[in-house]
Amino acid sequence: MKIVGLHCSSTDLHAGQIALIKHGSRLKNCDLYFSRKPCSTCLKMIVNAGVNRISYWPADPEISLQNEVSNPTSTEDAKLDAKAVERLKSNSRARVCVLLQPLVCYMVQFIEETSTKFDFIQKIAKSQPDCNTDFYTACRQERIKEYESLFLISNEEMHKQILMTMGLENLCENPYFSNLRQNMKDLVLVLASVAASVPVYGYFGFYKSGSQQTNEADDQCLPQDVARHCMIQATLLAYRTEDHKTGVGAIIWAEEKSRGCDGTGAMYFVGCGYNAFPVGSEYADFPHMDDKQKDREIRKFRYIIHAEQNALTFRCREIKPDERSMIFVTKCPCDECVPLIKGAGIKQIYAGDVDAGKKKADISYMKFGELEGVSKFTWQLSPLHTNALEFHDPTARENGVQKTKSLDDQQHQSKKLCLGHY
Ligand SMILES: Nc1ccn([C@H]2C[C@H](O)[C@@H](COP(=O)(O)OP(=O)(O)OP(=O)(O)O)O2)c(=O)n1
Repeated sequence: MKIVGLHCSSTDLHAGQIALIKHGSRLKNCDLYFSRKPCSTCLKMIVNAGVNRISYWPADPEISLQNEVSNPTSTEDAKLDAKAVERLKSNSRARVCVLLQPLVCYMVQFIEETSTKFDFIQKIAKSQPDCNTDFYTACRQERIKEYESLFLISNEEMHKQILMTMGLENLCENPYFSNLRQNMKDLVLVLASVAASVPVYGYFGFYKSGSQQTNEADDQCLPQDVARHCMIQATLLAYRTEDHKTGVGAIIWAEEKSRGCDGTGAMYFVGCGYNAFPVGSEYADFPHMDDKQKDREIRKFRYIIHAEQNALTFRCREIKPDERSMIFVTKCPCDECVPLIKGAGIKQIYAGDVDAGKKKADISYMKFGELEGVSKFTWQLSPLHTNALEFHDPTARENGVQKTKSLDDQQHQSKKLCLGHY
């Protein structure tokens, strides 16, 4: 499986339309994942492109349908659209479905336990000797609240009504209804726990590391919320690792010269990966031991493909020399990967640096510090605030500068559904 794009709706277009514009008939046989059931305008084009499966989150109907829920006598158009969606669904070879399999039972606990091991939490904990990782629990609670209000519908009756408008009557009866809600809650919990591992905390963020010279444009750090968002994507990937001990995720994005039609602005997805044994290998094909094992022959290091290596290998777009491309890695790039990242023409690295400068028997992290020609942004306390540990309202700032919302953002925001108040 390979991810070929990540898109979101813009002021003019729905996410499905953007996916079509960006990939055209390359969408053939692809699986598409939507945060809400697509409308007929998107669906007809996607079906026409020959996609394999369309999965959607069962809580967020189209805006027109949502109006219908609160005002059943409303628009004829909404009803027509819902019918058209059903017709397109039944007449196409693509499966249109709610994809929400139950998570394996230890998943939530596993993620909670391992999230604190990522560099981002470790770095904060180390910077404040009296502080334990309890701040992680607080950050996680905050994310849970935020994500619950974004993705869940607290009122069961309202949820049932929404499911009915979406044509999912069969999920309104118990035990299907309560199972569905439980599965949705579990997934939200997992997402919140992962997101909290790159926390909004004080003045911690991604800031330039070292005094290396690169060109001015490449030295510009992304806004902190964007950088954190991309790192959370990388962290999600890290949980897919095949290395029992250390999961690492990497994701590559690039920026076009001008703003595109995508809700991601000029940013576009290039590739992603996590550390794993070569594609196609079976569980016991390769050794899994680490440096502590005396016999070097049975250690994992010569076999495992690093997160960055997989992201580079399975990228779906070229890395263009005249564009600002950036890789987000949950751990410091090692000596094997640093020359690969530079050689591929990537302009910026966002990473943790807890292991930077470490030399182990089979893997070392010595080259990252000396790397020239690629801008490095590592997770640290803002240099502007190193001496002043102020922890009030960090979200209102990016790179220490007060953030203002663009008009476009405000308009787009008002287009988004907010079901949290139900
Ligand atoms: N930027 C990086 C760094 C590492 N890895 C992967 C390769 C190995 O699967 C694992 C190695 O991680 P560690 O250096 O932490 O080694 P250990 O897993 O042995 O842990 P430690 O030595 O910290 O006990 O991470 C990766 O994909 N990308």
